[in-house]
Amino acid sequence: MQALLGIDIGTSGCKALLIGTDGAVIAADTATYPLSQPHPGWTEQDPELWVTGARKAVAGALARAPGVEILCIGLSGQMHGLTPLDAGHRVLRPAILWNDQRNGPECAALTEAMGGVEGLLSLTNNRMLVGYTGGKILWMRNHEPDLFARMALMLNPKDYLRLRLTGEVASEVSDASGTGLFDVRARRWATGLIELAGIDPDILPPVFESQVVTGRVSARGAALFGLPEGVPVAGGGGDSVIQTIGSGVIAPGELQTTIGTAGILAAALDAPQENPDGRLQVFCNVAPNKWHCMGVSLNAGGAMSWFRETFCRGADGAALSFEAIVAEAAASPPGARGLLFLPYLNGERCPHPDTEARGAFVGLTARHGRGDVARALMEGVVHAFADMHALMRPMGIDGHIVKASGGGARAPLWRQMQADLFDCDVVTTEGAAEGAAFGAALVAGMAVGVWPDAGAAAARCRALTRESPEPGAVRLYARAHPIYRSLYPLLRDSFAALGDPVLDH
Ligand SMILES: Nc1ncnc2c1ncn2[C@@H]1O[C@H](COP(=O)(O)OP(=O)(O)O)[C@@H](O)[C@H]1O
Ligand SMILES: O=C(CO)[C@@H](O)[C@H](O)COP(=O)(O)O
Repeated sequence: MQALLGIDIGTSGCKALLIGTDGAVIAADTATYPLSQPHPGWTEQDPELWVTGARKAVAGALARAPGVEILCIGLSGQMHGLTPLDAGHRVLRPAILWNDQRNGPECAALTEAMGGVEGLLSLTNNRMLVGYTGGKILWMRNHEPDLFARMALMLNPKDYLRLRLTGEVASEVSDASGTGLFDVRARRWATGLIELAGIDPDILPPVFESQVVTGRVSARGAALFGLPEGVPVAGGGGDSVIQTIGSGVIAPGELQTTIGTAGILAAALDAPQENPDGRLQVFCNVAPNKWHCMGVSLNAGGAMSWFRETFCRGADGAALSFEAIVAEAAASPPGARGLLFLPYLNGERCPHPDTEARGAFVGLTARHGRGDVARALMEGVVHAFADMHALMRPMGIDGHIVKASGGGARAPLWRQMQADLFDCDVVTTEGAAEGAAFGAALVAGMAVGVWPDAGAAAARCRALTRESPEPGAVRLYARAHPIYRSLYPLLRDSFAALGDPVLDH
């Protein structure tokens, strides 16, 4: 049987997914790996974890699909991560990830040097948000000058996997957008900005459109990953962009959400719409001549995982399953008995670009139990989606339907909350829980002509589940959401004050 392979280097693990030329899922597997936090606000991963994770996940998927002929491989991965390499392509330090908060001062200095946010928006249609790769490069220059002097190349996570798989140095337009150094309107490096920032353009990889074949599995890659030598590898895309096509969203009029480690609200654009103040991200889409708008909240599934590991252990010390926690949450009524959660556990990006923001449960009473707290946590993630949606609406970005993806889309309760807060149907498509890997497999199919264009590829996404709004919950959330939105402005200064090292050490 002929198949397309999507490999996604997620934050919590690597997913490998095989689909047929009809778009149906043949097999999938996941291999998890940890994230390290060597200092408060820092998040890092050893790129070798991605390679080991990909080896395991690919082997697992292939074992479930004996005899498949892989026509093409598509790559996806967590965006923005800085993987610095020396001239021999050796990794210089652990990768600095998308949710790392260390480079606020570098982003602020660059923004000032560019004449403020407007200056950056004019060059790239994005501001230099703390998560983006550009600020991480400048942090290395300021804080690790010896390593920085040896940096000959920087790659985002999926492009590091490409290097190990094919030996080729390449990126594509969606991940390049997430460096903050890319002219998203013209789909090429923003050379003026790169020069003004004092970054050597030679450390940046060549950039292709996402559906272009950038190389083939090398003999070394074949031995390492257990894949046939010579299979073409497509550009692919950053996870938060490629999972949009992976849910079948390629044209304006539909919204897409992802509950992975991060929480993403996204839409496809027909043009590089102006990005009013850069709190949203307007990036190149994986489809040629299409763009992508998204808001990214840093803690969605990540908040759920934190809650599970910290507060949900059984008598044997083992963490409860996500299903068990969601069942407890489902026993609490919508609104969690007047309890709200701000999910800013590791700072926030959108709609509040604030490295000092902190999480908060507001409205706790002695009546609340763990199920109420779990429900409030899940609702907080969805309130954050609606908060980002408020930034998109004035840009004319809206939808009559939400397509949900990511690990959190496995939970019917989390989908129902979205239906009730957005007051529209929420659909999941086949492969939604591995949406980025599915999108990568679709793009691989575009690369070798299985589908003539992105529209035909997106049409392969088949709806599996549908949740419709429940009027009582819609009314309740319509009352609760303005209270949620009022809390961050009230607490912002307190969050910053609590970061005082005398208090938090
Ligand atoms: N059955 C489930 N119910 C609720 N949440 C889940 C479930 N399974 C996974 N998750 C959530 O999904 C997250 C992982 O999603 P995933 O899309 O794999 O993330 P990433 O791409 O960041 O690695 C976990 O952090 C967890 O919170
Ligand atoms: O920062 C972003 C996108 O701008 C994140 O979405 C990362 O790309 C990580 O994604 P997940 O691992 O949570 O899927």
